Amino acid sequence: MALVPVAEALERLLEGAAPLAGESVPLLEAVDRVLAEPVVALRTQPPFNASAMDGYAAHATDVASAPSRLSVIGMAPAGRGFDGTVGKAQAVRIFTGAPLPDGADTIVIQENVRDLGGGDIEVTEPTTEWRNIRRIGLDFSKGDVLLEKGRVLDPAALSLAASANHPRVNVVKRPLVAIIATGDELLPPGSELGPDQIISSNAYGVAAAAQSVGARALDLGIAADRKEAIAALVQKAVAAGADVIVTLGGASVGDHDLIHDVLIGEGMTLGFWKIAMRPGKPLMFGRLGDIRCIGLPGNPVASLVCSQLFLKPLLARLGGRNHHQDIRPARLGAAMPANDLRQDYVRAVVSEDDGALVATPFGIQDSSMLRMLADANGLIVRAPFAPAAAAGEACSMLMLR
Ligand SMILES: Nc1nc2c(c(=O)[nH]1)N[C@H]1C(S)=C(S)[C@@H](COP(=O)(O)OP(=O)(O)OC[C@H]3O[C@@H](n4cnc5c(N)ncnc54)[C@H](O)[C@@H]3O)O[C@H]1N2
Ligand code: MOO
Repeated sequence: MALVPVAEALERLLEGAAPLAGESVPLLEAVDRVLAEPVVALRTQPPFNASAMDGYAAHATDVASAPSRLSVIGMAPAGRGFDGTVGKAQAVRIFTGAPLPDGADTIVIQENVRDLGGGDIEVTEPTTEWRNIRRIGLDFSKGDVLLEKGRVLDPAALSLAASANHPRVNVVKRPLVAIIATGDELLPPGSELGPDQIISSNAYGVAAAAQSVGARALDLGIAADRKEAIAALVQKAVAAGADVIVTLGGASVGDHDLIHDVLIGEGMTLGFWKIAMRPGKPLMFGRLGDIRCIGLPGNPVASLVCSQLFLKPLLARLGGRNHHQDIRPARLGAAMPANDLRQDYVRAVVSEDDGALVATPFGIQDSSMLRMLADANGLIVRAPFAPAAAAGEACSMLMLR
């Protein structure tokens, strides 16, 4: 079977993927969630002309010049307006946030007032009409669309939704990705290892990649290299309501690479299997009903590079989020050989030199070497059949951090 080009694989994997249904959540649980519908103002803010300062509500004509003398006829703290009317040469003591009393059309700040005793004040600075007043609806009016569908709820958005009188918001469900590791040689971190065993590491990075785009990760543990053991965990993933099932390992062509047969046995329709990419050639994709299945290669670096390129965009799409890879132009810090038919993602260290990015690839690129992936801050993307390139030539970087 011909290897599927990377761009085509991504396109096929994203085909028909749309944001999941909405769910209502309380505001305190909504941070970083994605709105499934617009937030419309249920009220007008401020709902009245409000004082923006502590001072005195008065007639602008009385305080157009200074000094001027006013008699204080009442008080208006926030939450309790003055229910009379301010007449000529009168004022009402007012505090920030209180409704402007009838008759008044300006606020003199208290710093510009002298207490004359006996309920009278002297205004020491002229104050113009509508000074220090927040007009009704200054922030928003009932019925305004305040936040668009698809908006990620950050602190300002959440306070705005609250101010608009929404105790809850309707947000896109977070996609659930179930992760199944496979392999007789694997034990979880913290285990006493036998002579032929290694630690199962991939699930942790894959879960982190999923969570970084707002998805929930369910680690179903490690299945032995037996069809029934893998099938049991696939069934568990289905029962848990997974939107995406990710299997780790067992995707290649060896006698113990059982993922394809098990998933087909469970009813998966194969989308594609094996792509023109290094690392990540054995990547598999299919649909099990509404569930998308991604068979990630077992080699740790292949698992994580494929998570970056395929799993994250899929989960972002299902979660209603925008996602784009951070690809930047750079110059090679070392020569690179000609490439073969697989698009290559080469671990590299990118540094800045005189305002330009310089990407220096690591010498060994074995896809089992996690330490080098953690040390790399980007991947040099080499197109299929790219000719040999000398140090200093232009290249394309996929930034990882
Ligand atoms: N004859 C061929 N052999 C291989 C091919 C090929 O085309 N022809 N492809 C190679 C490529 S490329 C890759 S990548 C690997 C991946 O194959 P699998 O997906 O079947 O992975 P496994 O064989 O199960 O494991 C590979 C390697 O990774 C380790 N592993 C697996 N799972 C985990 C995990 N959860 N955490 C840490 N390490 C894991 C496993 O122990 C193996 O060392 O196949 C090549 N072979
Ligand atoms: O995916 Mo494999 O890592 O290309 O060696």
